[in-house]
Amino acid sequence: MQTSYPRQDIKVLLLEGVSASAVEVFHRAGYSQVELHAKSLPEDELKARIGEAHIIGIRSRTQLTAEVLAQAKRLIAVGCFCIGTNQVNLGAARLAGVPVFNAPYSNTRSVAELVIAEAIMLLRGIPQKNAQCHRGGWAKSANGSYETRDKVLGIVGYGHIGTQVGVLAESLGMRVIFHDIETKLALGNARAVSSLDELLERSDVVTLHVPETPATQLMIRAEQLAKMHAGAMLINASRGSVVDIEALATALREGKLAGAAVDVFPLEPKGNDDAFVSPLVGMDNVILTPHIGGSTLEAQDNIGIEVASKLVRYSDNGSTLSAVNFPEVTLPEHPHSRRLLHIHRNVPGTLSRINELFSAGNLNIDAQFLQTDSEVGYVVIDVSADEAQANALKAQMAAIPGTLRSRVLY
Ligand SMILES: NC(=O)c1ccc[n+]([C@@H]2O[C@H](COP(=O)([O-])OP(=O)(O)OC[C@H]3O[C@@H](n4cnc5c(N)ncnc54)[C@H](O)[C@@H]3O)[C@@H](O)[C@H]2O)c1
Ligand SMILES: O=C(O)[C@H](O)COP(=O)(O)O
Repeated sequence: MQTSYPRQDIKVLLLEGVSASAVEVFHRAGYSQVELHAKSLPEDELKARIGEAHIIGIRSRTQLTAEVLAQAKRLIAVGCFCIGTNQVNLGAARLAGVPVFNAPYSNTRSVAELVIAEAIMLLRGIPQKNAQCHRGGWAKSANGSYETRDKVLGIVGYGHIGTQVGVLAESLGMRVIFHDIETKLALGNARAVSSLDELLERSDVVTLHVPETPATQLMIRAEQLAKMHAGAMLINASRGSVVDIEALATALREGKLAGAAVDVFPLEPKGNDDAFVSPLVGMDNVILTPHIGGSTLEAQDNIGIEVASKLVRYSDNGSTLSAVNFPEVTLPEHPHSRRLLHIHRNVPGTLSRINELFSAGNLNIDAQFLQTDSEVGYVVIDVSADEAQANALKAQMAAIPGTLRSRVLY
C-alpha cells in the first residue's frame, strides 16, 4: 500500500547498538533513512536528534523523559528494543500521541540461562576460587561448595523470566518458591509463598525478576537482607533500582551473604568506553556483569526483528497491537479506502464530532475502530474518499479540541 507520507522520507534513529536485524526489517519495508548508533546519546544531543526523528529505537540506557519527548515534534513511535520500558515516560509519550512498543519475551530465555549459571557458580563458590587462581593462589577445598540439588531458589517476580528460571531450576533438582504481587499459576512443583519476608527467610538463593516500579524501588534494603539466612546468595538481573547496593555491599563484606551476582546497577555507564564504578567492585564473592542478561546474539537478533516489525506495522497501517502505553487498535486493510488516524484526549463526544465531519462531507466510512484508555482515545477510520478529501478531513479532525495527533496514512 502506497503511504501518503513516503516511507523513504521517514527518519528512523536507532541507538545503543540495536541489532542489524532491525535495520534489515526497515530496509525491506522501504524505509531507507535508518541511522544506527552504537551508544546512547548525551541528553543535549538526544534532544536535538529526536526532534528530527519520526521513529526512535532505544534499549535500556536512553532516558526518554518528558523534557526529551517535548522536543520530539515529528515522532510517531518509540521502540524499546528490550523488555523494560521504565526508561520512557510512558504517560508523556501517550499524551504526545506516541505509542511505545517493546519485545516482551525475546530475551527471556537468555536472562534465565544466565541466572541458572550464576546460581550454580555461587553455590560452588566459583567466583572466589576463580579470583584466587588468577592471583596465583590454590584453594582446593569443599568448604562453602554445594550442589544445586535440593537447594531452595526464591524467585521474586514470577513473570516471564521468573517462571523460566523456575522451570530450569527444577530440572536441576532445586526447590522453587516464588513471591509475586499477582496470583500466578505455579509451574511444575514451584510453590507461592505468602510474603517477600517468607521467601527471604526460606531461600538459599534469591533471584529478582520484578520490573522497575515505585513499589520495587529499593525493595531489597538492609532490613530485607537481614531476613535472609546466613550464607544465602542474591542474584539481581532485574533493575539496579531494586536493590540498595550499599546495603548489599555491607551484607557481603560482613559475611551475612556468601555471594551475589549483579547484572544491573543504580548507575550504569553510558557506553563501553565509560568507567564502571560500584561498591561491589573488588569483591571476590560477587559476579559482576555489565547489564548483559539479555545480550545474546539470538536474543538481540529476535528483538531487532520483533520491535522493528511492530514499528513498521504501526507506521504502515496504524496498528497499535501490543503497544505498552496506548489503546490497542488494529484494522484489516480495505484496499480501496483511505485510512485516517486520530489520537485524542479521551473526552466525551470526540467520536461523534469526528463522525459529523464525515457525514457533512457525505463520505462513506468503510470501517472504523475506536479504543480508549482513561486518558487517550485512538480511532482508525477507513473511508471512501480521494486524496484531497482525505487531507481536508485530516485538517478538520486536527481542529477538534483535544486532538493529540491526526494523520492520513494512505
Ligand atoms: N538484565 C537484563 O538484561 C534484563 C533483561 C530482560 C529483562 N530485565 C528486567 O527484568 C524484568 C522482568 O522481566 P519479565 O519479562 O519477567 O517481566 P514480567 O512483567 O513478565 O514479570 C514481572 C513480574 O513481577 C511481578 N511484580 C511486579 N511488581 C512486583 C512487586 N512489587 N513484588 C513482587 N512481584 C512484582 C509482576 O506481577 C510480574 O509477574 C523487566 O521488567 C526488566 O526490568 C532485565
Ligand atoms: O529490559 C531489558 O530487556 C534488559 O534490561 C536488557 O536491556 P538492554 O537491551 O539495554 O540490554
